[in-house]
Amino acid sequence: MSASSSTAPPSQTIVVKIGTSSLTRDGNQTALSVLARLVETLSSLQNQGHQVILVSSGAVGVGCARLGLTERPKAIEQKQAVAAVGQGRLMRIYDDLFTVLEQPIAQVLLTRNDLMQRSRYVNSYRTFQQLFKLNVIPIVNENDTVAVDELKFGDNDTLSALVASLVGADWLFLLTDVDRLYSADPRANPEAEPITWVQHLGDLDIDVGDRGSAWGTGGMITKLEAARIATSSGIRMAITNGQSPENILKILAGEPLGTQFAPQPKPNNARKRWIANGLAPNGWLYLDPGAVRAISQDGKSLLSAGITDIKGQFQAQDAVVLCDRNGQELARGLVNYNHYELQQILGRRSSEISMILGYDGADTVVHRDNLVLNPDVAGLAMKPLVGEE
Ligand SMILES: Nc1ncnc2c1ncn2[C@@H]1O[C@H](COP(=O)(O)OP(=O)(O)O)[C@@H](O)[C@H]1O
Ligand SMILES: N[C@@H](CCC(=O)OP(=O)(O)O)C(=O)O
Repeated sequence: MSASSSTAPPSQTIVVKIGTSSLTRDGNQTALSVLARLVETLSSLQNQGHQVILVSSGAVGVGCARLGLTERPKAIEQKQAVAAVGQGRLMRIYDDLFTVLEQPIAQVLLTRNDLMQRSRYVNSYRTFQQLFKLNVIPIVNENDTVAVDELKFGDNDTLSALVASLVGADWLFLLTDVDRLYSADPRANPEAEPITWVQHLGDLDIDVGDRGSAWGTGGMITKLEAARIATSSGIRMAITNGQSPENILKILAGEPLGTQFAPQPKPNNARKRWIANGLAPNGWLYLDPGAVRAISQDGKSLLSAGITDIKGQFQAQDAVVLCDRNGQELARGLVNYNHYELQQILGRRSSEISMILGYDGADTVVHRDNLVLNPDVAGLAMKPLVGEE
């Protein structure tokens, strides 16, 4: 090979999320050596020319340590107050460690609303791009202190996948307190089988229990939801042990460590990724087989004639989920009618709409430009659809 044909890997965008269970020991002592190795790993990725984002939990855990609380608070206002104590201390630890390596960092605190509103979403995207240009590593957390229940990500696994989708990342790494995904919770079931590669989320048949460790939020359920968001945005994902952050470098070099998830074909533009993942759906539209075929095979828009039922309360331009008759999720999109209007025109031809409503409306209920097909229909079905019997 000639000297000019470089074998250096091209610059990639890499999002790394670390959970409370890896950042703290017994929930309240900061795991300094883990943090130091994480900081070294991320700085070395940055020095190799990659664009790096860290999504770090730990505000509540570090806040508890500072206040001498031995249990994670349950009441929302207590959690918000404790997070306000912990977030500053967490950033101080990161800044001290990154400063040793002369790596500048930034704090980015987000709420769900920031990614739901298109203008804020685009602004967040621009801020990340500027930070990359300045060679800064952004450190992201949920803005716990202000997030109200209905506008919470709730867990940083989902947040990290949405951030990865926002910036069009190549990789999402979830660092946690187990070395990989198993067929069942390895703490409860020592016979659980390790899983190293997931080609299609829908093929997974595993037991994830209903919670994580005492200090974590969401356990494996939210990590699989993150995998759904990330892989459907064309991002490759890995779950690996937070005790060995340097495994990130080995995985990037091709070692089969942790559990790795294959990326699916990604929506071809950022706006479609926003429709698929940034928005929280307010409605569910149930389609007849003809409409299912039209949107999933023929690339057509959704017309009122193909809708058999609707659920939820939504306004025009809200995000809705398109399902088949069994509630299987097929696509997400922006709807052109509110739920009251749609209730009157469902099952009817487009040419009848103006007569029924008394005014001219759009010919389509969801235009194909505002519709994103689910690349792994079976995978999405893991998440129960709100509003379904
Ligand atoms: N099938 C499974 N495979 C691996 N871990 C599982 C599984 N089901 C549940 N878990 C639990 O998920 C926990 C990790 O989730 P969590 O505590 O929320 O971590 P983090 O703080 O890193 O987000 C593990 O400690 C493990 O007990
Ligand atoms: N925003 C919260 C983290 C919530 C969360 O998802 O925690 P974890 O399951 O430990 O990643 C905090 O900083 O404590």
